[in-house]
Amino acid sequence: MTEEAQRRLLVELGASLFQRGYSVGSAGNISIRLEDGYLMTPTNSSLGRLEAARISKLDRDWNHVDGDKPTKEVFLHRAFLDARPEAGAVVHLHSTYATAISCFEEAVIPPLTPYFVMRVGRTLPLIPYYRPGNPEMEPAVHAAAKGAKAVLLANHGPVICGATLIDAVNAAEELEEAAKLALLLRGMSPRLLTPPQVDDLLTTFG
Ligand SMILES: O=C(CO)COP(=O)(O)O
Ligand SMILES: [Zn+2]
Repeated sequence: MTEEAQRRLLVELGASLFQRGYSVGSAGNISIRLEDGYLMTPTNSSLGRLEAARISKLDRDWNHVDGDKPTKEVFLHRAFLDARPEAGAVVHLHSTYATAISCFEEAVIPPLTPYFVMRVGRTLPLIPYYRPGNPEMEPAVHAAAKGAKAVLLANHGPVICGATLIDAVNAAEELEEAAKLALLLRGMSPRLLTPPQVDDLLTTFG
C-alpha cells in the first residue's frame, strides 16, 4: 500500500473510531510503519478530524521530518514497533471499558470469547501508572510488548498492535468488547474458554 493510501486509511479509520465513541476529544493516537519511517497522529489532534497532509511523519531514526508535531506518546509506539517487528501499526485509545479495567489492581480480562483470544492473545500485561507522554514508560512497555500484542496502561487505557492498520483497529475494537463483557460479568461465574480451547485458537489463528 502506498504512503498516500495509508494516510487516507488512517483518516478514515480514525474518524470511524471517533464516531463510534472509541475515542473522545483529542484522546488516543495511532502509528503506522512505512518502508522509510513511520506515520503518527499529531499531538492534540482528534482522531475524528485528522487531515492526511498534516499527519506527522518520522524517519527510521524517529526524527520528525514532515507534518504536524507528532503525538507525545511517540515512545509508546516506538516501544511496540521495536519490540514486535511483525507489527505494522499501533493503536492507543482511552476507550471506556478497557480503561475501566485498567483502574483495577488486578486488571484482568479472562478468555471469555474466541475473538478476544485470537486478536489479543493469551496475556494483557498491566503497565504501572505514568503521566501521559512520560518517556520513562518506554522500557516497561517494550519489555511487556515482547510477550504480548496489547497492554493496558494503568488508569489510562489500552495499546494494541496489528500486522496492518486494519488488524490493529480490529484488535482494539475486540479488546474493548472483551473488556465490556468482563465488566458485565464481574462477580458472576461465567464459563471461560479452557486452556486447551485457548491453545487450539492460538495454534489455528495465532
Ligand atoms: O492519548 C493521549 C495521551 O496519552 C493523547 O496524546 P497526544 O494528543 O499527544 O497524541
Ligand atoms: Zn492516552
